[in-house]
Amino acid sequence: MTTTTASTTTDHGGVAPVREYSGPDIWCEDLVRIYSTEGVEVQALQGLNLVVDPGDVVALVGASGSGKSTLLGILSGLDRPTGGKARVAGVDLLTMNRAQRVDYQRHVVGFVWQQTSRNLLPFLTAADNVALPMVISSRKERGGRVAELLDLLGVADCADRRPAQLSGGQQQRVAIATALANSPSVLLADEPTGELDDAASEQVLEAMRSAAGELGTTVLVVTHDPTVSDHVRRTVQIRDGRTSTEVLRERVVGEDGVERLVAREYTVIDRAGRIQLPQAYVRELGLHDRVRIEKEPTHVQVWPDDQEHHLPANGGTRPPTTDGEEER
Ligand SMILES: Nc1ncnc2c1ncn2[C@@H]1O[C@H](COP(=O)(O)OP(=O)(O)OP(=O)(O)O)[C@@H](O)[C@H]1O
Repeated sequence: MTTTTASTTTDHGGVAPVREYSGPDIWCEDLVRIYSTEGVEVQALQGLNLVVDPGDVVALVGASGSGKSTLLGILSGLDRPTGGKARVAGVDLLTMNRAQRVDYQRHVVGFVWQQTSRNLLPFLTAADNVALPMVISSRKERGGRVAELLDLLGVADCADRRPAQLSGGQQQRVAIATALANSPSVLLADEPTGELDDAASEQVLEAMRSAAGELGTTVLVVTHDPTVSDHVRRTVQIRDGRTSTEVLRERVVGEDGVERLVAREYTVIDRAGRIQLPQAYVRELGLHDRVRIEKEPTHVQVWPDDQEHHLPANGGTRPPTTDGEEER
């Protein structure tokens, strides 16, 4: 197992994780998690695939019960998958022993929870909360790092206050600083703005994005908050325990020389070639039971089963019937 315990100084002066492995920071393949309670089985993850590259900031969205928290529980090392493969920063989550798990949670991943009270110790000041993970890891030169992180999250003026003396947004920003204290490769956040109003959510998300960018930390944030999407390059939708669609945002300069933010939606395709069509398309086109597909030079068309009345507007060929013969 490879762990990340070293660190390096960034331009900003902050300490960034040193990656002693190559490849993605989060890698899940066919991940399955089945809960069994009183003889009833719930398949919370049903063959989930996810790859997140180092330094990427990704929002994970999805309906209640779709499996978001289950995935985060596994990635944080608190829970074990029933099947499949999962690696974070090169660490195999399925083969970790107890000691390795403790090391993993101290150095490889940092977490921020929704409940502000769960993230910070109430009797310590903000500065002491941020210092605590470094004390536990016997890390030296803590003072400078604490000040740097609080500054990076925009809460330097809160250093000497206890959590009860901070607003909810300030508490979450101190919580992010605490989660980043030991220079984890990956920051996991479960609904970090769930208890905040819009303005505070905005500030927390922006602070998290910029701090992670400065430090080179990979971020996976689970959220119901639609404004989160404005702060991340990539949004992954999870449906029925699988990643289904993704939205990628990038800045593109148009022919008029004006820079625009372009969002493109993608559907995830797994190794077996399976895709999940967006529910709105399925509904609107009345797709059910089976569909016909037709390969074009650059793309694939999907047709409802009954195509008699829906020949392509461009006069293209009718898709083949299921036995491969052209209809006359
Ligand atoms: N400990 C558990 N025991 C049994 N079933 C569970 C357990 N934890 C989660 N589940 C079930 O697994 C499925 C996925 O739950 P999960 O909490 O991961 O969803 P979620 O997307 O995070 O939902 P929410 O947005 O409401 O937090 C649900 O059907 C849930 O009822």
